[in-house]
Amino acid sequence: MAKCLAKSTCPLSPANFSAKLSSRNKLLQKLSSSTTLDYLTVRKLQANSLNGCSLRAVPIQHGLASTTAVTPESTRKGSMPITIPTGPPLTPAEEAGQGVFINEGAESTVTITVVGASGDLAKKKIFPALFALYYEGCLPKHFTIYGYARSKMTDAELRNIISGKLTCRIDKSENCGDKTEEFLQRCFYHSGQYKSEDDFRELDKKLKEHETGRVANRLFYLSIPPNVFVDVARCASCSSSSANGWTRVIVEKPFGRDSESSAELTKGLKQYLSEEQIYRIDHYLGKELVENLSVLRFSNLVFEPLWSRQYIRNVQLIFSEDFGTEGRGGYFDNYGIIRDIMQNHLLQILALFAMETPVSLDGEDIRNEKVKVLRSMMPLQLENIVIGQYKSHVKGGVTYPGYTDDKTVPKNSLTPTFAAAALFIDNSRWDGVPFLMKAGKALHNRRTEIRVQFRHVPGNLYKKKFGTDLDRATNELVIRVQPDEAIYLKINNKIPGLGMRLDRSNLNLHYAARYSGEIPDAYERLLLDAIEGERRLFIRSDELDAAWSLFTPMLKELESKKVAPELYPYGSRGPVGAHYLAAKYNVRWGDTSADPQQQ
Ligand SMILES: NC(=O)C1=CN([C@@H]2O[C@H](COP(=O)(O)OP(=O)(O)OC[C@H]3O[C@@H](n4cnc5c(N)ncnc54)[C@H](OP(=O)(O)O)[C@@H]3O)[C@@H](O)[C@H]2O)C=CC1
Ligand SMILES: O=C1O[C@H](COP(=O)(O)O)[C@@H](O)[C@H](O)[C@H]1O
Repeated sequence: MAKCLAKSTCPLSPANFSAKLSSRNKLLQKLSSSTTLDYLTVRKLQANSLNGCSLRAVPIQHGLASTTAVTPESTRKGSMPITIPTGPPLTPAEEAGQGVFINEGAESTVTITVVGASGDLAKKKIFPALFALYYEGCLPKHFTIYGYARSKMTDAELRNIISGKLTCRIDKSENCGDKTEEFLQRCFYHSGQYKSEDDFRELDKKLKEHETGRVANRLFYLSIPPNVFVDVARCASCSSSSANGWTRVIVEKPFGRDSESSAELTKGLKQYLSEEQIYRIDHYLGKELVENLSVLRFSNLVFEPLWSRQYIRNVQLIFSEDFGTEGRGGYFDNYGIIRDIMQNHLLQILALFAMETPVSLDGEDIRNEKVKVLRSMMPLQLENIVIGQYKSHVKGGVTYPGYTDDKTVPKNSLTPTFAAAALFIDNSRWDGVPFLMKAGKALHNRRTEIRVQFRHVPGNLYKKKFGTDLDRATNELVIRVQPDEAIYLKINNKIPGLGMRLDRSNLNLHYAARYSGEIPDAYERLLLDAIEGERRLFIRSDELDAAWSLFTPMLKELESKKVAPELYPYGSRGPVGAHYLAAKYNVRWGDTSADPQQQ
């Protein structure tokens, strides 16, 4: 929030400034290791203006603000800012010594403001996820939810809109009506413009009424189109950030449409928010089986040693939807499937899959490894990409519209609704292993899965039993992210009986059979993490840069050369070009067998 809290001049020399910071840091470190903090001492330390040197703020954890201080010197030299605690100036009451004690057990309140509350995502995902968290008892005791958007609405109207989308867990459904009503009573609405600091100041007043003097933590969820992300970050930061608690902002995708626009967005957001305050959401990271990927790999001896070019022949990341872009054509045509799904959701899965073992489960350690593997990837070549676009198709007397039949899509649009790509990681673990991605809309099914095809067994004693197709006999690990979550391993076994006939079977962890509870929606996990300050499943800015660096040159080439997508019928398996691409690397897509048993 540099712009909002910045002080004007810094009369200290860099050396004096560092010395002053360092002594404050030591004192604060000492203080922060005790569970009971003297409020006034901490606040004095936080508020100390450091002789006017500028301070960048401020997530406050347990009453202690940790943040970054930037001197004009350090900024100019591009050196790392020094981390110190800071906070707003002392209030007159605090000056007069009327402090209170803050400790780990101090009561605080969380307000979640859903900006863009009138929109599709808010209704469909965010409010239901917040309700599910409430229903499960995961929200803090004191919480308030605010909807914010330009549309005029009363609290009652907002409650009415969202109530239609709230559902209780089927497996628990006790007190459903009461819980719903309690939750709705804690939801409010404030109408305002996205660019108006005054409107956010009005919101701030309303939030304070609910916070009633407690340590106030505030989470803003930007569920709005990207053209207003920075305006809202500015208004939220300058006019309605918390004075004594943390302020965090969840930002929805798209984070730009190429390296340049993404960097511009990051720069815009960082004018008002520190990186620690920004939670870039990729909801695929909140999906149960994506979370389980690391557990599967790092806590099973049967997998981790196999996780390299030595044993893995190829990895496939497959996303398909059985519906088109109807209703979202305006947004989609500016992005296309590569930006909508591959550059974020599938690439994030790839990074988690392929990263080296992180030092710990700490968010920064994991994200460091993800960045490393992303930066080791080879530039994507145009010849390693196939694109497609769905066309109208009539089936069973029903006409399914083509992509360009949507009124919000230009008739001559070349935007891909399908893409397949072959990617490679240039490091010792993955040298030469094709990572194949495939993503498409309006295909024959809805499914997201990770397929790991293992190498052939050397000198296999049974190879004569497999006929000519030895690839069919290799092991394959399938992680079905959705729907009907499952992890299964295809193995070869003997069919019982006196002869020696071989079969392929699945060792199957089928979630619905193994676990009775409902699997939480990805947004629930991610919202809870943001409230708890857990950043592991959010995208750091250097991860984002690495992801865009990989895709931007290829996207620009596709667009400048006006590469025409291969047309495929709505409801089909997509363009045949995807098979040629895979065949170029001796790969067969694992999801193509007509026999569901063999998939
Ligand atoms: N919908 C989805 O499934 C997904 C959406 N997202 C992302 O989440 C964000 C929100 O998505 P979604 O809810 O679908 O978006 P909407 O188009 O529904 O927009 C949300 C709200 O923003 C306001 N708004 C719409 N257009 C504009 C505009 N041009 N300028 C200013 N305000 C505008 C409207 O509120 P009002 O007019 O009342 O102010 C609208 O209700 C987007 O960034 C989207 O890319 C990400 C993943 C999936
Ligand atoms: O981010 C997006 O994701 C959805 C698919 O999400 P899922 O959780 O339903 O699999 C996709 O439809 C949309 O185009 C994209 O923007």
